[in-house]
Amino acid sequence: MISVTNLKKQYKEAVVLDVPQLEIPKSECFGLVGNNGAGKTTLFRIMLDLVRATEGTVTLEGEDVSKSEAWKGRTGAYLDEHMLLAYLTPDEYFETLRKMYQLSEEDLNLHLSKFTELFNDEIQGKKKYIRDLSKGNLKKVGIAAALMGNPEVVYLDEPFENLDPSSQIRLKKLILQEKEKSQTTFLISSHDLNHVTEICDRIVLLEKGKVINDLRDRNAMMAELEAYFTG
Ligand SMILES: Nc1ncnc2c1ncn2[C@@H]1O[C@H](COP(=O)(O)OP(=O)(O)OP(=O)(O)O)[C@@H](O)[C@H]1O
Repeated sequence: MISVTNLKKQYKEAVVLDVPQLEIPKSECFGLVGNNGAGKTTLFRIMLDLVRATEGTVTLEGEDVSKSEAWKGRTGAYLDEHMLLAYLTPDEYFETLRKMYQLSEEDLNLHLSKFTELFNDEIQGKKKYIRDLSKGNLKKVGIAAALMGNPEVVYLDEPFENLDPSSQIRLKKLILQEKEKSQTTFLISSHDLNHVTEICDRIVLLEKGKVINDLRDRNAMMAELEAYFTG
């Protein structure tokens, strides 16, 4: 379970995040939506201790993420390409992570085999550096890396952005399979209301740093979000 308590982030006078309480149970697929600048990435960055909160805490199974390191071994994330090693090829990158996570070659191959469809023969076995990949292919490498080592919790920021329609459909299938098979907790921010409502059990709507809706009824989610974004 992830718990957010009295969380605030302020840049000078501007409060960009103000979340008194948010609980994300284990194995939930949690969607986060909101207009540009609503605070989605800031929330994920604080949850991953990439940015320090001005006030408040985020805990994972009771562990304060800003005060301990153990949670990192159980967490995967892909927020943007800064998380990749651009001077490596995808194969070299996956091999580096394999060693870091102490996986066997067989484990790595088994993991990557889940991405065969998504990779569409453009990622592995090529001599292209990560820095030269298209935006969509960068995202595929990042997502495959985030899911390596069977993390309990996975954060994905805009996972569908820059993916072609076939890849978007394949990614949705993959996330649902992982959730089903491994009970992974997914936290997904997205501007794509169709995708996010299709795969998420719950959707939180952020506006100017505040949670203004917490939608759990899958049948009503889309209509509520459409009404909000149509404004
Ligand atoms: N380092 C920073 N210094 C000042 N303001 C910042 C900084 N980082 C983020 N912000 C501000 O915090 C607010 C929330 O930004 P954030 O990137 O979290 O929004 P978002 O919901 O992810 O937006 P988008 O949908 O455009 O990606 C914005 O007003 C942004 O300008």
